[in-house]
Amino acid sequence: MKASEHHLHKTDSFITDYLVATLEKLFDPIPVPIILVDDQARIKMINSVFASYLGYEKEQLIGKHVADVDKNTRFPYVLKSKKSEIAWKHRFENGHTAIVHRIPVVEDGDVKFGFGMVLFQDLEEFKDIIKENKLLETELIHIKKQLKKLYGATYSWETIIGDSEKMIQVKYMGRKVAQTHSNVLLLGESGTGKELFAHAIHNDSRRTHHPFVKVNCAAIPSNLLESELFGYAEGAFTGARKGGKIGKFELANGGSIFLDEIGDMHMDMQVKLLRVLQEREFEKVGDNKPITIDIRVIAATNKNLRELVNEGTFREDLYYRLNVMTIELPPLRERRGDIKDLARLLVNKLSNQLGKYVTTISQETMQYLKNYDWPGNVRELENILERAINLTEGDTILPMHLPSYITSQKVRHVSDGPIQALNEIIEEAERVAISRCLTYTNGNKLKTAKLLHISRSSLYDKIEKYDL
Ligand SMILES: Nc1ncnc2c1ncn2[C@@H]1O[C@H](COP(=O)(O)OP(=O)(O)OP(=O)(O)O)[C@@H](O)[C@H]1O
Repeated sequence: MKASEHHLHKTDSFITDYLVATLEKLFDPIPVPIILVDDQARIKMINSVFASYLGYEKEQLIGKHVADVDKNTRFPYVLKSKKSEIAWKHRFENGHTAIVHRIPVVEDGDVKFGFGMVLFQDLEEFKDIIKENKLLETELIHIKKQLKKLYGATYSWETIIGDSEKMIQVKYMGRKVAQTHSNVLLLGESGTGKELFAHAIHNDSRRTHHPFVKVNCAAIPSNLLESELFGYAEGAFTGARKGGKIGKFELANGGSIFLDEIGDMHMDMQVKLLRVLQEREFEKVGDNKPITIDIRVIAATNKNLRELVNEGTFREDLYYRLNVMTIELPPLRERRGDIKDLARLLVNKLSNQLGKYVTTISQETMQYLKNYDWPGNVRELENILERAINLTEGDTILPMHLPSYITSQKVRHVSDGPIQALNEIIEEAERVAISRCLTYTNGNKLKTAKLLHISRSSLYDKIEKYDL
């Protein structure tokens, strides 16, 4: 047995006079109300702030039972239950309402003493703090969202919809590429999700906590693109901002820069971009101090860069610099299996945004959507659905809510397109024929099978095969 324990047992009291004197010295100057009671809930120590809060001199309180000072006290109960009460609201007998802690100190199963403190002496003070905290929290969330919008990547692999084989393959490539340090080139028709991929690659890379900055090379006039990308020094040209301007490359330092529509970049700028890619440094317009950056370039275009190189409008050296890790996003008509999920999720998202309660796409409507060729890809699908949601009166999108060029589609003449393998032509014709018939019979499979002169089981196989 240690000497101190021996001393405690000998005096038969855990809170010795010596301890009380020491604690009093310690707690009295602290401007937070603190109290110590013995195992019988008699006050052993109370600091001056607490005593005056209760309306007494502290000498008047020592030795008194807590219930004689404040009849609302829960200390006797806490000592009995041996359970702490943390941040409880308490109304003192004198009318003060506060937030308090009541803590029984237990050793070897026995309560030795009770410790109490008043956290907020008046509830309004507590409410104000909570309110302020809540406000700060909301403000923080808002600012974080704005920041993410400005310099962040908002999409990840999970938000990119598509389970078709083609999408699984490109997402797999995207994940792999994200882990490397290389620049990335995203190819694909307009609206296939190149920007989404750029976001997801950045988010999934080690640069995720650094900025993601987007530049649309086609939207900025070529004479302004240089200062947009590299920034300019003070006095670089007439009308230049005081203090100069920071460029997108510098803003994205440590992170990724997404150069959209790279195929539209002017030849002069292509040379400058090539230098940044090779040397990782550049100068601001009107300044000759080199700025070194650590950045990953994710470039995208819906143009055929190889063709542009052949035509002489895109530099071959830049093309090879960019074309290291290339991902080609498939058009929607080559992954019709994704249309159903995409349409459903987009309707969900859009009806929330538009404040409309549209939840369903009728089977017939879905057939039309699956049958259409979508030259504008997912962006076109999104626009068509937004239009349909606005036109819908009830909760279901019907064929009448689609533009007529979608509902009046004719079977495409395969001879119109490029030469294809015969089995592909036959499959396409079969898919379109079944889809049209399902639309005609309003999804009735028995009728469809009869009209097409095939067995029901064969129809089911083909519906599954073509994901109709
Ligand atoms: N797989 C997908 N899942 C969910 N939404 C998608 C998907 N692909 C595209 N979208 C949506 O379609 C729209 C167009 O996508 P995005 O801007 O990424 O296409 P893009 O290929 O960059 O087009 P552009 O070449 O015209 O710039 C966006 O609103 C995007 O949210």
